[in-house]
Amino acid sequence: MKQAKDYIIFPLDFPSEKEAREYVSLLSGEVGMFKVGLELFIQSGPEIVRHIRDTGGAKIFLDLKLHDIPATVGRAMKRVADLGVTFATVHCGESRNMLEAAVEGSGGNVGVLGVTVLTSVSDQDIAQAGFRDEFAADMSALVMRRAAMAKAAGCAGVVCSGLEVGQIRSAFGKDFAAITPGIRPAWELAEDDQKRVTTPAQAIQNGSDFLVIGRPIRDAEDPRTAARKIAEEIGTVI
Ligand SMILES: O=c1ccn([C@@H]2O[C@H](COP(=O)(O)O)[C@@H](O)[C@H]2O)c(=O)[nH]1
Repeated sequence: MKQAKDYIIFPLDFPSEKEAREYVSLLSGEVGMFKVGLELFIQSGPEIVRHIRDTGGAKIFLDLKLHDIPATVGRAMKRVADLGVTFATVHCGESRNMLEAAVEGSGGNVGVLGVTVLTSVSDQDIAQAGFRDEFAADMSALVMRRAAMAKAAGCAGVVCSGLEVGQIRSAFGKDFAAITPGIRPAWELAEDDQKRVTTPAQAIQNGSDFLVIGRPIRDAEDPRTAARKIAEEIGTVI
């Protein structure tokens, strides 16, 4: 049965493999999955993925947010599939073909997640980027359009904010995963680059399957205690 801690994905946003390994060993019993993103993958490459996989068998989310022509994305996803990760990301972008190529490249061995609209993007950013009409007035319309594209392409789910996850859940059902970054506990509401944020409890109540929570844990005085406090909050709503 899924426990409260299993909802937490901790991003290993570190500049060195040494620090990443330290946090893997510190938080292995406190979170459900580790996320490897661009910073660490550029520094350490697939080695860190193998390390996490082989020490304690923790699940891995490889968050490289691929975005390229379909042939290139499909080929890259084949290499990702060799790494034995649970989830990997591709931007939904503008083309369903790219998402289909990612799913095909995964060979069914990786859950391909479409990134709808980054949680650091605000309504104002969308308007400034030239989106008009329904998208500029309502970010969730763009998130839903992209989620529908990901679903049609055969993706396992999407990355979206906790504010849109209820709509995703209603439209696509419980078998389409919704992973939500932009999580800020009420006790850690520092202003930063995240624009569409929810608390852990709000995101779970809205229907999130997993919460990506980085800085509130990483930068806490005691990261393990912070992770436990978040798991406790999740435990009150599951
Ligand atoms: O829309 C997105 C997609 C990915 N992320 C990633 O999640 C973490 C969030 O870290 P915090 O420190 O909790 O802000 C980070 O690795 C991002 O690359 C996202 O934030 N939003």
